[in-house]
Amino acid sequence: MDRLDNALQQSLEDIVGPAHVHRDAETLAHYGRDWTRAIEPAPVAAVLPGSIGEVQAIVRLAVDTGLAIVPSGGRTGLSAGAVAAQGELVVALDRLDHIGDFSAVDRTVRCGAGVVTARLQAFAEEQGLFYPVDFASSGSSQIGGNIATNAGGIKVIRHGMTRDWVAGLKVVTGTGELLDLNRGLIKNNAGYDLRHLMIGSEGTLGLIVEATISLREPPGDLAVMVLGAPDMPSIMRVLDAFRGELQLHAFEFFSEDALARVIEHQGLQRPFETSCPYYALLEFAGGDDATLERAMALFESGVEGGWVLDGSISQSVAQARALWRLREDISETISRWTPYKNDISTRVSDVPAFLQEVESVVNANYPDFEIIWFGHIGDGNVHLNILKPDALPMAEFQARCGEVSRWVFEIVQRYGGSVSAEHGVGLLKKDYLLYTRSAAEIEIMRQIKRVFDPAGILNPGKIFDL
Ligand SMILES: O=C(O)CC[C@@H](O)C(=O)O
Ligand SMILES: [Zn+2]
Repeated sequence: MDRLDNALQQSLEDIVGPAHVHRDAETLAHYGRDWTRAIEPAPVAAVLPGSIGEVQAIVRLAVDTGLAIVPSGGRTGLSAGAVAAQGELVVALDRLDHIGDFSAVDRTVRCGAGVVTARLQAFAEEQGLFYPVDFASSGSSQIGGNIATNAGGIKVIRHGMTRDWVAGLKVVTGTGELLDLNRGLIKNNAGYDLRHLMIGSEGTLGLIVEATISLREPPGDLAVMVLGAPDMPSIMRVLDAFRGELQLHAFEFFSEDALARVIEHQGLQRPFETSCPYYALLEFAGGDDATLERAMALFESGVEGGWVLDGSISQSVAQARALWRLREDISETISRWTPYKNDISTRVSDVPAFLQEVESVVNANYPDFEIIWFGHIGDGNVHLNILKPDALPMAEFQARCGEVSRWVFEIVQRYGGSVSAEHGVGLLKKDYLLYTRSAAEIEIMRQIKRVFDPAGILNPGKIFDL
């Protein structure tokens, strides 16, 4: 459907009010896409419900009229999970942005789906607590979207993924029914945990409308170190050495090419003079002298052993932030080259061999492309980005990258890794799902989808085709 007929528009306006039904091109372009830029948005309309009841009414209307829905949060996703390219109705949860019902005893807070991650983090801090899931897009990503994609980020090595912090979930299914899942319980073995089925389902099983989020005590002082290394095995050696002696809160890596782009385009300082092929960014607990001495001793033994070339450690919160920007600003910095993205993972123990294979395939096949490596290496998750040369037409670039993608995914498959470590499948990865999930698994997923969304109206075509 490329036009919303008058009756349907009227019904939507009756549900959410005329001010919250949008049809103009600019608003549709805004709500119709996420951070993937490869697919043009073409939603039929965007609606912003103001209550859970309104979400239910929209879903029921969609069932009656056969209108497909794309649920929409902060739209910071990178797999086109929130792209409406087929005349769908975008249901943006921005207005469900209530936060409250804080329980100091349970250490939980109730959030509407539209609460922005940074606001939840600030709320937790005001209570003397901490919400530990963090990523570069915290300022615009929303809790509902984080849950729908089981967002990971930069603290997974210490605090896990979004899944680990969802104590309760309210979801509107594809029939318009409201499920109130787990209700903040710690222990609840009474049957299947549907909450976890919803987490990471990318809007294909239900619209997440509210969540009860667990908080924890603040981490205390953290120090940040950036170390330069001669090769990837040395980065893994750093991980091994530091993990054994310090409590790591983050272990990230990036290549010299990634650092060079960030420094050039964000106007940042190099962490130290020596230019190194790879860098590790470590964050660890403890600003006390004993911990810092231990870190320095590890650094020195790395230099003696040749697996560390140089390093820098934060002496203040401001310095720690500056070091973090070297890593956190990479994705945004390189977005201007419309990069081809891979978000792949394997078990941490397999990382050195896995990376060596991926690297040799990529180097052999992309000799003329600039490759930017970075990611959450402590979680076995690398982001492989390839920058489009300015002169190369987009279609040709995508075709060439798509070809090599298959070779990369064959390696992923051999290692039992994942073709999408944290960005989800959306539209971009669905052709590759079979490299990481068996045909039997995908068939079970299809059957589950039919149970929660019998009319097939929820984010159709995302993850797999029915
Ligand atoms: O742009 C990317 O490839 C990764 C984005 C994000 O997951 C990150 O780790 O910065
Ligand atoms: Zn990432």
